[in-house]
Amino acid sequence: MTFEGDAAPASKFDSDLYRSEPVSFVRRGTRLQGRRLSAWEKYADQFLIEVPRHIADTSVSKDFDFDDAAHFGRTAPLVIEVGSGLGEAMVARAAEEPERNFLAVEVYRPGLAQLMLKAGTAGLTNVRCVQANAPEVFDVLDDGSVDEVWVFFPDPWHKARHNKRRLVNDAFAARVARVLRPGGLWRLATDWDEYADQMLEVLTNSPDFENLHESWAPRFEGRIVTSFETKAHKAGRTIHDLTFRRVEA
Ligand SMILES: C[S@@+](CC[C@H](N)C(=O)[O-])C[C@H]1O[C@@H](n2cnc3c(N)ncnc32)[C@H](O)[C@@H]1O
Repeated sequence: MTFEGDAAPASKFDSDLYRSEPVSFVRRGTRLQGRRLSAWEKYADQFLIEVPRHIADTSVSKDFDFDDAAHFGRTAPLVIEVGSGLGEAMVARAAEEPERNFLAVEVYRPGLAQLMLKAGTAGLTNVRCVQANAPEVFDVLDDGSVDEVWVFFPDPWHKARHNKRRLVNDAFAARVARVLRPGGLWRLATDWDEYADQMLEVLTNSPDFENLHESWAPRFEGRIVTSFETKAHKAGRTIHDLTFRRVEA
């Protein structure tokens, strides 16, 4: 999986549609082939949560009632990973923590197919995924209904004119704050120094969060080395982790 930080939005359709709030992703290939196509056909009923759309195929209708007990078939602490990529981190952690529910939010269809293939092969029952724009998913979650949120290696949008497309900003922090239970954790990681600074600033300035560390967090042991991180290491980039806790309202 590659990401070109210089890439412009894939289509005028996307940028028109989300004019009021730029989306943090580019539309990449949605076609499934081979093992990923078979995985989708085999596992979508088990793992994929279908959501009603309002306009685009990555949107979520505002009146959708996300009922995690119904989707997972049980009530358990919920971990959400935004931009789960190929699902490496989520599947690994879900296997180690069967007592928690794990929801992957990702727009990249082949990535979700790969996640379902891994989760299905491992026989996991505590994983679900949704193909949708993360801020819109957060908007249909109940207040305080989430135990932990992960954002690992969000698209960097490193050109100044694209910075506004970054996922982690004040508006997204407010969304995370609303859905996280008091004491719940928001874990982040990035290989882009300047985005790391932005994350630290956004969360430090938010009255809803407190940093568990002086500034950068030690590497989260649940964050396994993904293929994406391996590329960052090869390119000589430093990885910054952050862990913030939702304070009592
Ligand atoms: C650079 S990749 C990192 C993937 C993975 N977290 C990892 O560490 O390997 C960022 C991912 O975030 C997804 N993404 C970006 N913005 C998103 C959004 N608003 N909603 C859902 N997924 C998003 C992209 O499709 C992409 O797969």
